[in-house]
Amino acid sequence: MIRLRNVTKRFGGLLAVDDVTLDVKEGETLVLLGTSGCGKTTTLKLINRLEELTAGTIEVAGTNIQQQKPEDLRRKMGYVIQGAGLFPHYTVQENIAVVPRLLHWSKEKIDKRTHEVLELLRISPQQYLSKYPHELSGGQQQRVGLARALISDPPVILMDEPFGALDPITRISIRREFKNIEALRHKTKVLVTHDVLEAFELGDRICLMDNGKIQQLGTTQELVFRPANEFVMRFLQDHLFQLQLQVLQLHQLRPYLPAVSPANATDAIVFPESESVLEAIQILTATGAPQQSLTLEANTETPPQAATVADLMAAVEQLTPSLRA
Ligand SMILES: Nc1ncnc2c1ncn2[C@@H]1O[C@H](COP(=O)(O)OP(=O)(O)OP(=O)(O)O)[C@@H](O)[C@H]1O
Repeated sequence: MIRLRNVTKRFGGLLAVDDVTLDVKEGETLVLLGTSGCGKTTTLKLINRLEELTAGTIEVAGTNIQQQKPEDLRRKMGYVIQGAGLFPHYTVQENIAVVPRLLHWSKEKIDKRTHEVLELLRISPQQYLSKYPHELSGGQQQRVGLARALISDPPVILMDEPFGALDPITRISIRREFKNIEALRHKTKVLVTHDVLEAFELGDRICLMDNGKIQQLGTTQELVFRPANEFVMRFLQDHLFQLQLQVLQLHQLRPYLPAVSPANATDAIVFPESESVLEAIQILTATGAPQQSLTLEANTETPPQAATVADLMAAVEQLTPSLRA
């Protein structure tokens, strides 16, 4: 969907993006992760031509972006930035309608689509449409920013620290909501963050950068279990154990878990097999009963299986050597 080939950006003598080659696949979330100043934001802005390339090429949906007018290109891409970037003197309704007006939509079409998008994001249109940004909480502003990016239903969404201005608690809950928004699920998303846990929660693949260069580009499991170099190891080390549990899904532990005994099958919490191991452990731990077991739902080949927190941890230990190989 998006192809970057040998992309380079210089600001005077500074090489901000250094020979970056990557593909963003249709429907995936690619996270650009890295320390401050490593070139994440510049890479994102090159995609919608808020910055212009020094060298290299970028294609979006098969067309070289240099062959399109920046305004035309940007209309096909939602752009969500830290602090939502809402116009302070526009109401929520006016903020959301900026792009549709540029596209010369009729008033009826703008109203209909505004209501649809706000409902998708669980913002009450009656309550919020006439409010100004300063009358909203940070989380509400962020949702309005997302509504503005989604209104014209663009196939690509670019996000630069979209949750960066929120307090840690709101940030976690908005992130959860964000993952479950159906309207976003099939869009191609590029997200910039410096927050490791956020990157691994939201990304299908992660592009870890340093000094304008890609240090590793891979799935979350590849980065955690097969770091490409010292830099990647050092970058992840503070969170490594949590990340390992977060990127593993329950079905990967099947070979190491006991089958469920019919006597225990009724009172245990049933988990889907795509659930993250970390999430399962957190929920089990929250029950306060150390012996509480979960039931992992059956699939076509395997009967239901049972596990306590201790069983899950033992299974993770048995599984991980094969992931590192
Ligand atoms: N318009 C500009 N003019 C000159 N230098 C710039 C410009 N924009 C970015 N830079 C420099 O390019 C480098 C990369 O910046 P960029 O904003 O892409 O980093 P980043 O990884 O997104 O960092 P952060 O997380 O702090 O936003 C930095 O050294 C920055 O100072």
